[in-house]
Amino acid sequence: MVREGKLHLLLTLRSMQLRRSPGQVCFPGGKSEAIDKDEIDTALREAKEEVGLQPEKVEVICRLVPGIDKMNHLVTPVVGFIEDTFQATPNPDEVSDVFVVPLEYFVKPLNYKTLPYKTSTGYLSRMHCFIYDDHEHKVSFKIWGLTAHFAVFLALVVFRKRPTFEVDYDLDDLISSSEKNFMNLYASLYKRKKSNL
Ligand SMILES: CCCCCCCC(=O)SCCNC(=O)CCNC(=O)[C@H](O)C(C)(C)COP(=O)(O)OP(=O)(O)OC[C@H]1O[C@@H](n2cnc3c(N)ncnc32)[C@H](O)[C@@H]1OP(=O)(O)O
Repeated sequence: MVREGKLHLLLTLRSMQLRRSPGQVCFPGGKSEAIDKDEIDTALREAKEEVGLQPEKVEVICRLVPGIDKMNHLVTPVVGFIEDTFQATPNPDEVSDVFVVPLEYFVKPLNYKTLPYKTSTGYLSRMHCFIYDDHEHKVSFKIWGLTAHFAVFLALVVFRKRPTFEVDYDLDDLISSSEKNFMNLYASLYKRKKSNL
């Protein structure tokens, strides 16, 4: 959404009651169901369930290169515009808070660190970790892991400028290098699956 002339990302804080990743920050989303035509359908259905966003209020822009979560689920980000008048109605079973962060924060953060990330198959990568202080609501959010991975990639695609921290992409060839990273990660998981058969 555009707020005060700047692009912002809408994020959620997962409920502490959830079995997976309680209390972590993520985008509205979830597992696909048989009724979903594609990933866009899944994203819109989940956003409605989790934060009360009506699908017709979303202008879908694109899908991004998928990521893989720590349970080895394939996660496809769907990017869409929403109006800044949107008032979230969080489903308390799944979401304990909804907040927005300027997209630019994911290339020019005030509080950032990088952590090494090694998958169960030994694939080595880096994990971004941002602390975002929401001064208006006097609360801080830790945005890391897969969520941060997607937010950084989108910010790089949109702003096309060098971030203030290291990234695993060729900035002159962002899309190809992100596809290459994904394929390497995917291949490392697939190899292990095959050897376990
Ligand atoms: C290099 C990049 C670094 C990558 C680091 C990876 C490690 C980390 O992310 S560290 C943690 C920081 N936290 C995050 O970033 C949050 C990441 N998680 C998410 O975004 C969400 O959990 C997300 C989108 C994957 C799934 O959403 P969620 O709301 O959990 O989905 P939901 O529909 O409720 O899931 C229901 C079930 O389906 C499963 N499921 C969810 N997505 C999938 C999928 N794509 N395929 C198969 N199963 C799935 C869930 O595990 C859950 O299973 P169970 O009921 O057994 O617990």
